[in-house]
Amino acid sequence: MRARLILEDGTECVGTAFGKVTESIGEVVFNTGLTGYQEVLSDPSYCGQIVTMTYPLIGNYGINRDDFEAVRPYIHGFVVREHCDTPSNWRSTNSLDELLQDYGIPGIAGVDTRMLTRKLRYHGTMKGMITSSDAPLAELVAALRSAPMMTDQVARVSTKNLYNCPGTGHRVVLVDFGAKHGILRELTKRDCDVVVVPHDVTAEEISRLQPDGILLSNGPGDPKDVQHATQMIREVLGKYPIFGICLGHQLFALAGGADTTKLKFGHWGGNHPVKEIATGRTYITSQNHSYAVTADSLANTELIITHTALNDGTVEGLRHTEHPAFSVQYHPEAAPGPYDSSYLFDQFLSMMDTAKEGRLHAKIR
Ligand SMILES: NC(=O)CC[C@H](N)C(=O)O
Repeated sequence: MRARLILEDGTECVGTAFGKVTESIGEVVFNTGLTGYQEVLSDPSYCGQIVTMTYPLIGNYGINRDDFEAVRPYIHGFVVREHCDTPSNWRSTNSLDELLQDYGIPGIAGVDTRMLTRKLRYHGTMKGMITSSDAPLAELVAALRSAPMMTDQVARVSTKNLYNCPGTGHRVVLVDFGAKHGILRELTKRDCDVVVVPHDVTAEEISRLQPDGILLSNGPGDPKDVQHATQMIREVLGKYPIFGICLGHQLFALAGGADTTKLKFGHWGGNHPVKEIATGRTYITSQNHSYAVTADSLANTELIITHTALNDGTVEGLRHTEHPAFSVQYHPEAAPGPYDSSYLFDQFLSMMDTAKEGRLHAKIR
């Protein structure tokens, strides 16, 4: 069946429908990963977005039980050059087409994804629509232009209730703004006792859980749509070690008095080089974000830049000068992507060790 991808600038790509045949609107973003389509489409950070993969063959190793980054995908559409519907991999349990059908997500294949990505890089991120309608292009573009964009993605993807992934080590409160399973895997691998809490948790509710540290997760949308979280972060800062990842990093920055801005076309892929200022070392990182912390806004704050992007110089990591708290714009849990930065979870654990020792000494004295 024929499907159309329409962009708000009037661009039209005609292709073949796969997944659920339905109409859907979202912000169109690209991902340059050569593999990892299952992790990308199940990462809640993409809620409300239509994702196009730049790698030309997608679906060839199927979908498996273990590589999900959330219990369900929240993307609004999937755009590929060539869709492979005969997956071949011993781990595969179903096909990409079946997954998208199960969750009501439209896919379109046969699109010149290289042209599409160049357009998005040149003009900036745009709204888009996947449809099988035969309506005139001008009509669809007008409908697309006037369609409102989502602002409540975090509330949609965050857990509604608190839950525990028990461990015998440090108790970490993971604030779920759309947390990837990769973060849980990294914490539980280090034996943490993880309590996952909803995005609108208060500082008082967190204190009742007696955490050793707080992890602010990744998540979808504009960090400025999550105002309640910045208030909570201000109240817990200095009381517990804090580690922020991606949206969590942006919220940590906003709470510290800095500002965020939307990038022209964002960072989307598994090979973004990031420089750690203290050591001069370069790490290859997994990234998917539209927004970034503005460097100038850090001037009168207690936050300093620890990492920068080598491609465009944007802020990639922050540290608080007074309190044990730090954050990164990229994904140290990878999934998909390189594991170069998993040491940051070890740093978070050391921070919790030090804070715990301090509390013990204070008690003894
Ligand atoms: N992966 C993320 O957490 C993304 C953060 C935020 N939604 C952005 O696009 O910048």
